[in-house]
Amino acid sequence: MSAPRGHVLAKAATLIEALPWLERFHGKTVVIKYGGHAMTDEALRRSFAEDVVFLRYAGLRPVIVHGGGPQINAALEKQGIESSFTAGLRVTTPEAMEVVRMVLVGQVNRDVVGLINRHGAFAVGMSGEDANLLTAERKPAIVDGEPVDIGQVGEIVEVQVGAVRSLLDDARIPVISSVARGDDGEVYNVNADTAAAALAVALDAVKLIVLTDVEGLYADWPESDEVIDELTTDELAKLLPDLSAGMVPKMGACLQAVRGGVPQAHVLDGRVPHSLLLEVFTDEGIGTMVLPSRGGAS
Ligand SMILES: Nc1ncnc2c1ncn2[C@@H]1O[C@H](COP(=O)(O)OP(=O)(O)O)[C@@H](O)[C@H]1O
Ligand SMILES: CC(=O)N[C@@H](CCC(=O)OP(=O)(O)O)C(=O)O
Repeated sequence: MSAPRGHVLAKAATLIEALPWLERFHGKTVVIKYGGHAMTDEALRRSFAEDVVFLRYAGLRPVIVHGGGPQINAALEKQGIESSFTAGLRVTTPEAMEVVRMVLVGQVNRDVVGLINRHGAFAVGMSGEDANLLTAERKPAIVDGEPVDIGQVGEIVEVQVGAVRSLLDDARIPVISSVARGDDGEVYNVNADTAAAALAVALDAVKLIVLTDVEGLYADWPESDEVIDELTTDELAKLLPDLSAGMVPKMGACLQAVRGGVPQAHVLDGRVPHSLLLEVFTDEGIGTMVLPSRGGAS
């Protein structure tokens, strides 16, 4: 018998590299935030779905929380509704809220469910309103230390994960829109990064993974594209006030998740095919990883 060729051995090496990670993450819940900017290219959308289904077959319990900022912008523009952001959050009038809900729950959620279910009957879509999954209260934005009213934007005050756990126990992949109910009868627009963090904490996830359209957190954006590989929650808390708008909810979510007990949070480049698999199953350090500061989960 001839010796196996180099490329065959390299394939075996790649597969076996995944073993420690398979052992570590088997049966564990991973919350993946799929950002609106990461879902624009069809080939990347397909590779995202493949990765999620791969995770599921590998024995993890993936939960998807999707965004849809660019898709909401397009729908608002089409309807001639003006839209602006304050501190990274959409100023949400009642008129805009109707569009946000329609786009997130009726359009983007359906698209992500359909994408995953090309591989089998896995994905089940939910709005945060379903089974009282997410309850929110009206939240002002903080600008220069002062609260500013930004309409129907919610801060999550309660998470009831029963329905999500049932789906996971049934081997499904929950796909969740970041729209929340309020005890006051209102519907709230919640930033999807924030919703993902709250769910990761409530589900005792081993990881929060945020897929976006940059390589990670840039140290000195927009001056340089040097990515911060790793930082602690204390370091992140110091950086947070100086970050520019788009990154504020994202890094705030990573901080909230890790301070809430999630062992690690990652910001990954959704434009890199299979970045999810690379992050979970290989030794490659990609994107930015947030870890607890020494001396406890904070
Ligand atoms: N320090 C930073 N590091 C990386 N990206 C940054 C930074 N500050 C601002 N950004 C911007 O934030 C954007 C990502 O946020 P956002 O547009 O909300 O993405 P998503 O739709 O994935 O949630 C990046 O495309 C980049 O333009
Ligand atoms: C309050 C708030 O800003 N909500 C977001 C919800 C969608 C979202 O977060 O989408 P991305 O992750 O693609 O940015 C919005 O209206 O755009």
